[in-house]
Amino acid sequence: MADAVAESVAKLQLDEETGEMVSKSELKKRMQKRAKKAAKTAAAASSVQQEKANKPASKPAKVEEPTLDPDAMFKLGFLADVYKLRPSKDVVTRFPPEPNGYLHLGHSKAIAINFGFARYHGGKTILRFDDTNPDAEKEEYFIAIEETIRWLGFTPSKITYASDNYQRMYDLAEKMIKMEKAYVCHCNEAETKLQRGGEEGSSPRYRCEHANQDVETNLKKFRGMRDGEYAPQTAWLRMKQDIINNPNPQMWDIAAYRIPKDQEPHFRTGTKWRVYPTYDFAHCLCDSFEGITHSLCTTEFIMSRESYEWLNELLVEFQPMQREYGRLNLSGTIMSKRGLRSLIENKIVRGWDDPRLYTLKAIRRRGIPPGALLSFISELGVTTSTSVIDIKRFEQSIRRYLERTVPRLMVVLDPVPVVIEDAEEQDVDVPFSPKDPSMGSHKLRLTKTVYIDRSDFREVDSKDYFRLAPGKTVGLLQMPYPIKAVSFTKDETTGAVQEIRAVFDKEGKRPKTYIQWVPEGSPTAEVRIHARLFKSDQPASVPGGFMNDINPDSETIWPNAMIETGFYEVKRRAPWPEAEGEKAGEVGPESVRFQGIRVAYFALDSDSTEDKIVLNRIVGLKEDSGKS
Ligand SMILES: Nc1ncnc2c1ncn2[C@@H]1O[C@H](COP(=O)(O)OP(=O)(O)OP(=O)(O)O)[C@@H](O)[C@H]1O
Ligand SMILES: NC(=O)CC[C@H](N)C(=O)O
Repeated sequence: MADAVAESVAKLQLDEETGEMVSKSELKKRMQKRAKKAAKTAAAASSVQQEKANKPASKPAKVEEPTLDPDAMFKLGFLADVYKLRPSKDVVTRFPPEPNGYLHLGHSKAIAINFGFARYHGGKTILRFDDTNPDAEKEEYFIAIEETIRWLGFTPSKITYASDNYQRMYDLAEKMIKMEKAYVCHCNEAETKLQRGGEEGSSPRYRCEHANQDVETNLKKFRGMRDGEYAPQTAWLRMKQDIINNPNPQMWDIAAYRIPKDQEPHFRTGTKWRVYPTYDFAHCLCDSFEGITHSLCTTEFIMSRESYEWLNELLVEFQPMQREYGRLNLSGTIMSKRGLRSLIENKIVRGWDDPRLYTLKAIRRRGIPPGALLSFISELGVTTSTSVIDIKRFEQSIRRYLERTVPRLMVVLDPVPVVIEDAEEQDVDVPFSPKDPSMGSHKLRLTKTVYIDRSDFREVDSKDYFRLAPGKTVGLLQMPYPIKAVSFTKDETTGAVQEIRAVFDKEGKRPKTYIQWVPEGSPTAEVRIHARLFKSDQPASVPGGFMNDINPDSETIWPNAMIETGFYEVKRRAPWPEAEGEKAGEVGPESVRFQGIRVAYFALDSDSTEDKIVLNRIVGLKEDSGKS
């Protein structure tokens, strides 16, 4: 019997509009009815509109989307063209984060591009920490960044630090001075701005008198900077480029070395250095030292390409090639480090890994599989345009991935007991997936008392309602027969339904709807359902800033949810799905993922303990209406 039950249940489909599990024919009927209704509404409008309205309504409920070739972005388009420009046999790329905060969703694109490009061409990728600003860098960020890259399934061929090269870079700076291509300047910000054409950029550009200092003076001053003879920000080394004639501001005698304001000890070099190279000086040189063939970065560095090439040609032999791709931004949230920090400090969220944020730590804790993230990036493709993606599109992509890869279980958020008076207890074997037998199965005990969700029962029936109500029949997933409610009791003080009594409806017609349930004795869980943290699509543009745009209902907690014991088998067999970055032994609680039938996709939260299950909703089964 269990097989027959499983088979019939396997055929049930989710009605995305009502959240009900119904048979294929029932779903078809409903779709047709809705199509007719939509057509009628459209008919009331103009005939042109009618034609449009008919089309989407008559489409089937679900369209199977083709799986994308994960290497597509390297085979065609921008990245294929970049390779053609320099078809090296030994590709070497680098991912160069500043260790001044946690990585966010945008960085997963940079990681996928840099590591993926090298992997596709049989090369290697270096993880280089761009640690040239000790005032902002912390050890915890170095550790978290490396962990995130490994979680995404990539292995750096080497881990390097810009700071490994401080001496070498310092020596090259002296060489530059000797070549009369750098000078120590004492101008402040306002003076420098004037030299660069003033506020509007419209007055003639000029060089300050420091540019005329001789080599000896510059060397003496630069060594003085190194030896602490100058207070922070009173002297800086400038490249002698082409401030007068070159229209590119990156060539207007930009900074090569500076004395940082706070003089914080460096995480790796301590107090050894008082002067630090700028990004513009360090990045291109480190790329050359490490033999980077393709230095891939985002389009805000397009102008920097000229100074990158100018400096490398001047000072070093090996010439890497820089090319720029479009950033990935997400609308409806914020990703800037300062913004995230203020959300945490103001206790709007629990921390950097709060599942409502889009740091990669948070995305991980929320349960989004690394493979889903990479497949999302791959779907977007890579061009030179910035992609501003809506959260809904992101979630849709994650949902599609989970649909294919995680097991199914029954979860009840707000349980209410139903006593099935004529039930006999027995065990059935239930498959984890209706489509993929390789996911295996688990035992489910059919008990006399079961728990269903409070929202699946109505005290008063109505014609357009298909779940449980007095005298009404509903299917319980996996149960041999549908049940019919016969009576119910209510709590005298709260008025809430306390217990429902039912009997098997063995003679009646096949029920229109099936609902989920859990057996008596099932473990309880705290379920956290998160909705968007911000109300608008552009929180940063809201008058007064994003703090005025916080959605007060971004978290709903169901403290007494129940889950069937198959959960323990799902937990034992995690990660779901099995993926490179989550190999056994390296898995966290978030790799325990499943679909709560009719409810949502869930993952185990890191607040869970041996005695307490805490679940996060990864994404809903259908598009979020915006409500929690
Ligand atoms: N939104 C994004 N989309 C794609 N790539 C990004 C994005 N943000 C950063 N990157 C890339 O990731 C790499 C490492 O980034 P790094 O931490 O230095 O960036 P950042 O620009 O300081 O990031 P943040 O947005 O946190 O300020 C760089 O090559 C950078 O261009
Ligand atoms: N060239 C790059 O990729 C830039 C990396 C650098 N850490 C930055 O964002 O400032």
